[in-house]
Amino acid sequence: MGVEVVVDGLSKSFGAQTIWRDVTLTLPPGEISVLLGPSGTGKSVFLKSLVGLLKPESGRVVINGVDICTCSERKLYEIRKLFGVLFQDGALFGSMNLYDNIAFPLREHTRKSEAEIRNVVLEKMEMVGLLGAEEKVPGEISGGMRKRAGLARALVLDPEIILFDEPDSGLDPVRTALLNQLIVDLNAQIDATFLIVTHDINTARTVPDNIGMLFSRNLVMFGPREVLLTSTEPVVEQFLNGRPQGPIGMSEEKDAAQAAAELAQLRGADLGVPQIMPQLEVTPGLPDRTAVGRRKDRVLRQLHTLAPAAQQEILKTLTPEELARCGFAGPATGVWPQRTEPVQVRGPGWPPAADVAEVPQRVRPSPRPRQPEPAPAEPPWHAGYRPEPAEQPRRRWFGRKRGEP
Ligand SMILES: Nc1ncnc2c1ncn2[C@@H]1O[C@H](COP(=O)(O)OP(=O)(O)OP(=O)(O)O)[C@@H](O)[C@H]1O
Repeated sequence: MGVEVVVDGLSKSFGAQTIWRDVTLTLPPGEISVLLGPSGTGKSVFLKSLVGLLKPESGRVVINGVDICTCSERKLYEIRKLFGVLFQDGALFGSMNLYDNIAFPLREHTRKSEAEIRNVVLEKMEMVGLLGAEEKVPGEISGGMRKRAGLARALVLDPEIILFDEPDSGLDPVRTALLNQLIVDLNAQIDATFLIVTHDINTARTVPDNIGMLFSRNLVMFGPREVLLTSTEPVVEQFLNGRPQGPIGMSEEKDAAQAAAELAQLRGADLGVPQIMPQLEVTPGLPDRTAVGRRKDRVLRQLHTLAPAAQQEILKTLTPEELARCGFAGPATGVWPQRTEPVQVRGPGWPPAADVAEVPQRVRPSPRPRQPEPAPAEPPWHAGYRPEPAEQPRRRWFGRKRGEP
């Protein structure tokens, strides 16, 4: 299984330019997470900080109990071996054929014989669908093939964490969809922790288990996909819908008054109900993603801390048996799902105890909050949400309390 990556209070500047500050999130082991953000918000800087190529001024990145921001060079070298990185252009050596490109890390970092290297290289080339292209050089293959070759090279040292820097850049929509399927299939096969930086909304909507977003030098949100895909946080909503209206402008932030006027206008328009697209499933014949089960347990433990819309979407992914174990009935009389008894997400028996750490829900107020808006009956979760203790009465998002008329 992949390893957990804990990022705690991380801040990075270049001289007087703050890139981001106080970024806190946990990449759960074996899960796929996506990091979004407008251009220049420091996504690549974040990836480089995770592998120790850049040194943040403050905060920690803890992997296998080692804080890579403060550890020795020797420890850092060891931790780096856990990583595979797919760079934007594949970062292949133009003068080498694909076989030698993919064999390169094995020849550099291991003492394997050429026969062993051949087995590994061909295995990884098969995983990414490149068998037969060993003799080709990067200049004579398509961008999609170059990405897959870069991915095969990232896999040869059996990484436990894989970072993808805009894997879809420069690819057409079909090749992007094929690469996305490959990423999900790979995750099922190797169960490593994946972090993907992308601008592609379709990728963000269909591939990850978790989504984070950087904007205005802050991590705006990080959490389960259902949370961000149903979020009404203006920055997140604007980005995930690819709308010009909202706080994100051409050179990062818009004038506050302009953003507020645009959002007010939008509220009057009929935009329809945003639908959550189903997450990509593994290609039939391959093993299931074991991260899916772990994630379900983890997210159910957090369920009561999430926004109502996100809760609804998560409950829709449960089987009738899982719903019943959580105290919900399946589709019945129009309102779905219906609570039959108080949710026991932290109660005995369900979800089963797991050794998976919770993903902290660090949520910041928007730099350009939507305003003015009538006070909702329930405060929106993103505006200062604090998890309530499990024993307190729960909010009633799913209908009446048992016994009530
Ligand atoms: N080594 C460096 N020295 C100084 N400034 C840097 C360095 N690396 C990155 N930056 C600056 O950090 C900021 C964020 O860059 P970064 O490439 O991480 O953004 P990004 O979100 O990945 O952008 P894009 O989506 O366009 O790839 C930019 O202003 C960039 O100029």
